[in-house]
Amino acid sequence: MKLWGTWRHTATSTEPHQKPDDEPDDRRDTAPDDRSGLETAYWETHDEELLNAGLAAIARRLPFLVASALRLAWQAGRRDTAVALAGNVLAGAFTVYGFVATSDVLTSLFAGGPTPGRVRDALPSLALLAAAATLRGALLTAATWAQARLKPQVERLAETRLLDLTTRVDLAAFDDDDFHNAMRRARDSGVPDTATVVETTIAALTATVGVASATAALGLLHPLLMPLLLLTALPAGWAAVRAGKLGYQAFYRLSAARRRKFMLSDLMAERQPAAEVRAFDLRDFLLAEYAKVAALEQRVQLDVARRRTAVKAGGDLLTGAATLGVYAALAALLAAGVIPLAVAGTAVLAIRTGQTSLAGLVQTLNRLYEAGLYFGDYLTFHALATTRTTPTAQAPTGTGVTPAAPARLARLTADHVTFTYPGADRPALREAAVTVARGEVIALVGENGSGKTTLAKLLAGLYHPQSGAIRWNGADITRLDLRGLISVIAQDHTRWPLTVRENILMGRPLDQARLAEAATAAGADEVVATLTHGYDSLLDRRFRGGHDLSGGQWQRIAVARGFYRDAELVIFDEPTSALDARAEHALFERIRKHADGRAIVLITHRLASVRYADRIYVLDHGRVTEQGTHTELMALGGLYAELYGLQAAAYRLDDHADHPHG
Ligand SMILES: Nc1ncnc2c1ncn2[C@@H]1O[C@H](COP(=O)(O)OP(=O)(O)OP(=O)(O)O)[C@@H](O)[C@H]1O
Repeated sequence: MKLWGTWRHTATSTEPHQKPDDEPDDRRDTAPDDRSGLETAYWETHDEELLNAGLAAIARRLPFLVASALRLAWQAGRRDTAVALAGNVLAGAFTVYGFVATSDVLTSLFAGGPTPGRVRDALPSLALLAAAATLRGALLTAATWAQARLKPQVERLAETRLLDLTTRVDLAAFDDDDFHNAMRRARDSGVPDTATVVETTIAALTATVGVASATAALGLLHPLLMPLLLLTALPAGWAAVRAGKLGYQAFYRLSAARRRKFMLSDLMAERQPAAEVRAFDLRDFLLAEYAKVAALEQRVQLDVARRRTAVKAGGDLLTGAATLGVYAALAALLAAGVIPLAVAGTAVLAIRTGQTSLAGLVQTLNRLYEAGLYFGDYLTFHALATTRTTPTAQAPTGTGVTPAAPARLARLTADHVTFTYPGADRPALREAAVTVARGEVIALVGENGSGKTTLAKLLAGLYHPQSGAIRWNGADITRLDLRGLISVIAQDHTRWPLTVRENILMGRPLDQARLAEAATAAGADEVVATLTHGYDSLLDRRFRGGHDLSGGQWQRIAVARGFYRDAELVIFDEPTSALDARAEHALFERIRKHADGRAIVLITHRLASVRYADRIYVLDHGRVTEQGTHTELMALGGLYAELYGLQAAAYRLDDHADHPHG
């Protein structure tokens, strides 16, 4: 359920104001807030149902979280996990022994007879007490050292697993807001808190052992003292859990706002948008937008701080009262002669130790609970991302699914594919059918937004159709492992902040002859010749000695990247949009030659360049409305003929303007 005006009234409260289902939407336009009537921004909304369900589920999932954390720790470092756990537990055993020995010492000291004799009698117990304390100290040191070693190992494993998933999920996941929020939470807090969960799980076990030792010691002294000690833990425990929950709720509610804040801060601090920020004088606008999100974040955080302080104060007050009760009970037992003075003395020690351990336990449980909420996000993202990986992409990491190795491409077919982007209300492609055979060049043409890039991404297996299929020699590509067999030169190709060579190789092994061939085919060799360090030039101005290229130069590098891969299917999505006329002409020639032994899909608005394609498919509002050779389509007199005529006319007009008498 999306919320309406989530923080509209948050000057005093973070309680969400929910829009009743029957309330007309126009209330949005009349709401009196500091954004003067703007409707609630997307970054202010969140899924309240999910939040509450998540919290309840997480509270129940604490044992599961602990088990997951310990499993992760075990996988990250077996020896360190074992030493940390065993060291803490054994140290606890020595604590109990210490109490028993203390009681013996006190009993000897409080016994009748001359003092030197009493001290002599107490000596063996004192020696044992000292030995127990030394051993306990040694064990704790070993455990602490192991824990410290474990932390970076766990962090590394958690982050590696996260990045393994973010690079493996379906491309469509990146169009999904919920996925982004889940990923942001997992990256921001999930990963760092994974180590905290492991650390606090061990600390909680240690504190539990400490409390159990003190409780056991008290139980040995007198059974009544045991429940009294536990009573003092309740208020602090309640306060800790409540405070943790408040903090997490705020974090959850702010996850979309934080993403917007990071995005705005990048726009103001990164190099790429810096020119437009200045050219369009965007400074005030961006700062104002940033201020809105930052104000919301601050408001929510201050509110949480206030509520957490109140909860903690209440918890402290109740703990004080409970402690008073415990000492009163102890005094009553002593006065009634139920317990002797020596036992009462040890009991005071055990109560104090028990309380310290209890306070530690409550504190660690609180941290565990709180970190567990964020770690829960990490696990949730893990589960979510795993469901969003394609069968092909999942295969390498032990899912048991082994995709078939495909035969050499004879024919690639889009078999009546329909595709709707996540969250979109209408399909970007409807029943689209195209075919490209080895040795052929096909062209996809059509107006802006007609679905050409979407179809290309489906052909490359980057998106999967909701109906229909992409077939490689007749087999559905979702069952094939096509890695390395398809090359895509994307319209919005990435300007990788790497060297020229790395930009072209893209992780492939170096083959000098092929590199030179690919660079020449794309015209990138001319770009390299202008750079001082040639192929070793770093294409990132943010680092010393880094270069930047012009749009057309970048495009040549991107095209060379496509040529370098020995792919069977090559998709060029507007490869010449930034090229000058000479480079464009040369590139189309090379693309035609490159089709030898390969299948080529070419998307372009330069219709003069697709005249020689083996087949041209015309897309219109997601449908393939025309197909055929240039001559056939011109004869058809449809959309293609119209668009071609318009472009040709534009050139003729220019011709006339330039040469009125020519
Ligand atoms: N990631 C996305 N999420 C939602 N809708 C999208 C996404 N990408 C594209 N669209 C929509 O899908 C439709 C087809 O877009 P597509 O990029 O395939 O068009 P195109 O023919 O390549 O256009 P152009 O000639 O401008 O490059 C458009 O309506 C576009 O707005």
